[in-house]
Amino acid sequence: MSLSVQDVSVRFGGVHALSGVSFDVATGSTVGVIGPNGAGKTTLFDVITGLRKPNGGSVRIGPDDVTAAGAVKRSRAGLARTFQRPQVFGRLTVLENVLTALEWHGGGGGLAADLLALPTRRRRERARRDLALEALARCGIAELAALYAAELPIGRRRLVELARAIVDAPSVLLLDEPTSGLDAAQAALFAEVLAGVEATVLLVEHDVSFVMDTCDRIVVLDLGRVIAEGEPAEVRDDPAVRAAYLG
Ligand SMILES: Nc1ncnc2c1ncn2[C@@H]1O[C@H](COP(=O)(O)OP(=O)(O)OP(=O)(O)O)[C@@H](O)[C@H]1O
Repeated sequence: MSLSVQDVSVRFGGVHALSGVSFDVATGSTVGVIGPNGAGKTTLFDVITGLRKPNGGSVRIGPDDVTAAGAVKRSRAGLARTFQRPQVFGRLTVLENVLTALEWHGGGGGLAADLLALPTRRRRERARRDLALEALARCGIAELAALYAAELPIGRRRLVELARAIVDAPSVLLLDEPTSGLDAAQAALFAEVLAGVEATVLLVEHDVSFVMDTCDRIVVLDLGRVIAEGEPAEVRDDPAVRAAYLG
């Protein structure tokens, strides 16, 4: 499913945090949003996740206009996200963390089945567990399934969060500063795992070289406007981008 941002504007009093921002993320592609401090990256992310209503413009997931939709509706439309500081449940195991993302599917059969542990429920439980284990395997952390998430270093916690985000096969995955707090080796491992993710991906990131290496296309924001968009090499050689970064 594609993600489309059309003419989005956000004002904070007199500050134009975003002005007429438009771009598309084609189905299955990975797009990175970069820009200097204050460019509007966080505000854009908040608009796409539904934390902030824009003053104008729209956000679409495939054919669905989700501009006015809350987080639950967006998630039903196939949107999943990760956070700048990985949000994992420290007192749950890695496997349990991923299972929580499938809770809303329910065990099947309702309360009576819960009480009686009917075969359908057991079958569904097994299916959910298999899905969770498969997501862990795709993130290269299957061997950590039984560990408590609190015991893990940040690079691993981020992979647990990624597994939770992809377990329900989202059509659009949003990553908020995925390399934040990671060292070079952890970031490289994350990039490797991300390359195997099938969803349409939009990531907002400070680390320009990570974005250059992992994204098919890059959107550059400066002072709330898109100043460049294109493939990594085009963007890298763009004089406006150099000027924005060099100030
Ligand atoms: N809640 C707010 N109230 C007032 N102004 C805000 C608010 N949030 C953001 N801004 C302003 O909007 C502009 C864009 O900020 P935003 O945080 O989206 O940029 P950013 O690219 O994420 O920056 P950074 O890289 O520093 O995180 C900035 O001028 C910022 O000061």
